[in-house]
Amino acid sequence: MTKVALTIAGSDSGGGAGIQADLRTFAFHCVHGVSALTCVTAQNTLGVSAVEAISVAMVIKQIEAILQDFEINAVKTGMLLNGTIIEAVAQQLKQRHLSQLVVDPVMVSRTGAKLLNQQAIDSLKQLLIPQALIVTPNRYEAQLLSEMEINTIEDMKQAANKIYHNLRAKVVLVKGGGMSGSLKGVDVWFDGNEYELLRGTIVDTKNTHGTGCTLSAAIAANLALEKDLYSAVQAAKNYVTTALQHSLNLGAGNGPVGHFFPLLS
Ligand SMILES: Nc1ncnc2c1ncn2[C@@H]1O[C@H](COP(=O)(O)OP(=O)(O)OP(=O)(O)O)[C@@H](O)[C@H]1O
Ligand SMILES: Cc1ncc(CO)c(N)n1
Repeated sequence: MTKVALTIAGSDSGGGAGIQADLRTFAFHCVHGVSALTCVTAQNTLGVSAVEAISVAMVIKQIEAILQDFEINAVKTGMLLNGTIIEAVAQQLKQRHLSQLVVDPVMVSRTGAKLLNQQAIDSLKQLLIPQALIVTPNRYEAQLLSEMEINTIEDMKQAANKIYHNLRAKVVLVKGGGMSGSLKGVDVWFDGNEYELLRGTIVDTKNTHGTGCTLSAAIAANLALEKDLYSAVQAAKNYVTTALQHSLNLGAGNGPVGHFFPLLS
């Protein structure tokens, strides 16, 4: 039986991140992707030049239409833009008991651009992250969520511990794409008992746009395929590393990671 994964996220007009990356990642896992769009960004490899929200009523309608008709095997959330949308999404997910939930707390891009307004951060912390099976902040998001600076692996572990205890996600994965030197690409997993370091091969490329979306979508796809959470994260990490190794040198800025590798050999 074909598995179905839902992404609740924003559109990236440049096609590297957001809903475009999520649907592409689902497809390359042979998982059918369904989507609820939260906002539209005018964006390319150089950055985001404009953002417009989808109305909350329309976000809810999309989720309702999907849930009325499909059995959903896993869900990921990405860019949610504002507190009203976050509240509506959190309420929908809670009502429907969608527990295979990956929350990518998109707040700050790796280039430092703010992707979520301040008021929304509280809703994300209070309403959405506590429902997550796993939350996947990047370095800057982890700093915001843990209220501490992150420069070392020990800091990543401490931040994961704080986020776990304060926000009650079942697993916290602090991503290392924003770290420097040999720490780039090392992710820290904390499940309340154990810390695990996921060390990918460091890929020397500027074309890293969409790594975070691709990782969380690949975790959701692997959960939909009935992998346990740790195996899903390991498989997703391998997928992102390979996508970085095949990243596309498009645009003048940070080009997108490449998903076509299964078709290239
Ligand atoms: N140059 C790299 N080499 C190897 N792995 C990397 C590299 N850059 C990022 N990663 C990995 O990509 C995944 C996404 O992490 P990252 O910190 O880049 O997320 P993000 O900032 O949310 O991404 P985005 O750029 O989409 O906002 C993590 O597993 C991270 O370790
Ligand atoms: C739409 C969208 N979602 C997520 C990100 C984070 O990479 C982005 N740049 N754009």
